[in-house]
Amino acid sequence: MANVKFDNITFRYGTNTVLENFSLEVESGTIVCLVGPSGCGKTTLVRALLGLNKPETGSITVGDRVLFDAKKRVNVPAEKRNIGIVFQDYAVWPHMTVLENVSYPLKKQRRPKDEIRQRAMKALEQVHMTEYANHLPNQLSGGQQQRVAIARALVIDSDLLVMDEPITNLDAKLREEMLLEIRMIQKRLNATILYITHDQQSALQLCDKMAIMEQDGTLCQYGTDEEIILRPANRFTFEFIGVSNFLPLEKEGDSLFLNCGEKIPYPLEVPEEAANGGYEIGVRPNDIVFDSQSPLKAKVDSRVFLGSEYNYFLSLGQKQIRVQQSMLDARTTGVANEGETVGIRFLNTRCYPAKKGGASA
Ligand SMILES: Nc1ncnc2c1ncn2[C@@H]1O[C@H](COP(=O)(O)OP(=O)(O)OP(=O)(O)O)[C@@H](O)[C@H]1O
Repeated sequence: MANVKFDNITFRYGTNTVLENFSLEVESGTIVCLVGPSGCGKTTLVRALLGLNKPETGSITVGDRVLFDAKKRVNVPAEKRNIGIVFQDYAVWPHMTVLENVSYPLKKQRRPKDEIRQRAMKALEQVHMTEYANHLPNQLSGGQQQRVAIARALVIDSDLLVMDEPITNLDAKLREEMLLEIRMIQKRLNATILYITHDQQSALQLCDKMAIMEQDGTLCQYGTDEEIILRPANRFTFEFIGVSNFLPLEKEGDSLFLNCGEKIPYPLEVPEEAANGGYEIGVRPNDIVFDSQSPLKAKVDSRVFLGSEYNYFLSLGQKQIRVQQSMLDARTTGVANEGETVGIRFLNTRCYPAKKGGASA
């Protein structure tokens, strides 16, 4: 399959600028999740890729095919773009057999009967579903239905698969199953998949890389999930991906303190720019560890066992913070009990200028 390149795309609905000089390249044979809050412009970008809307500026190429180029006045019609789509509201049709479902796009193209059957069977083979060719969708598991939807997207020999929130309406177990299915098919076919979601958890499970869009339609970070979690480009990424605690950092005299309803001396070094306060300390729940030697003390409000970790709410002064403790840590340092006062230590802290209106936990 092919790589995808968006170059300097600008798109407006009337006076509402949704995308401005947006650029992104998806490497061939990878799954890239485009993640961002509702309304940031994900669907608008995908519609431009599919040829369903026309940007004002920029170009879109898939492999060596230019699908759109504003300057050169290239705009390949949607039906000729050769992009397979799996949408949330584009599920398999219940009244058609698996083979009929997969054959449908070719029937619409009025291909000869023999060719349709042969290509549909090949697409079913690619997703390991040939033996179900004559089944109806309600005789299949959710994961198998998803494979049929993917086969239907593959049957047109697509250069690229676009999946727009394909699993949003499903229950948690089925979602997990489908993400595995998608990953396995992608690996087997070395497919290029652009996967659109506002669910950062599925993005983390699925992708090779994530493209994080901010509310205003800008691309704020593009990288592997590890890069994004461990080295977030800015506060937006830090806050949007994963769970975070924020604590206001202020200065009085020569000392820095956390303003948590009461002034709690801050024991760690801070970057130079934060040395005068007016910042917030960001720390992930799994980067807070129990340490009886630490001068930072908090009270345990609640503890919940989640199967593979403990989840705590602690009061640090008047502020509630969240802490996650792995089973390994629980075995080595022991669990903390409700009502107990514990020492806590922050690892991997970040400092961001305080938001107007104060910090959030
Ligand atoms: N047909 C339209 N006419 C006018 N404005 C629109 C239209 N479609 C979307 N918008 C606006 O464009 C912006 C981007 O919308 P878009 O659907 O691309 O966001 P999204 O990131 O896909 O959101 P979601 O995750 O909720 O699907 C929003 O402000 C939206 O209100």
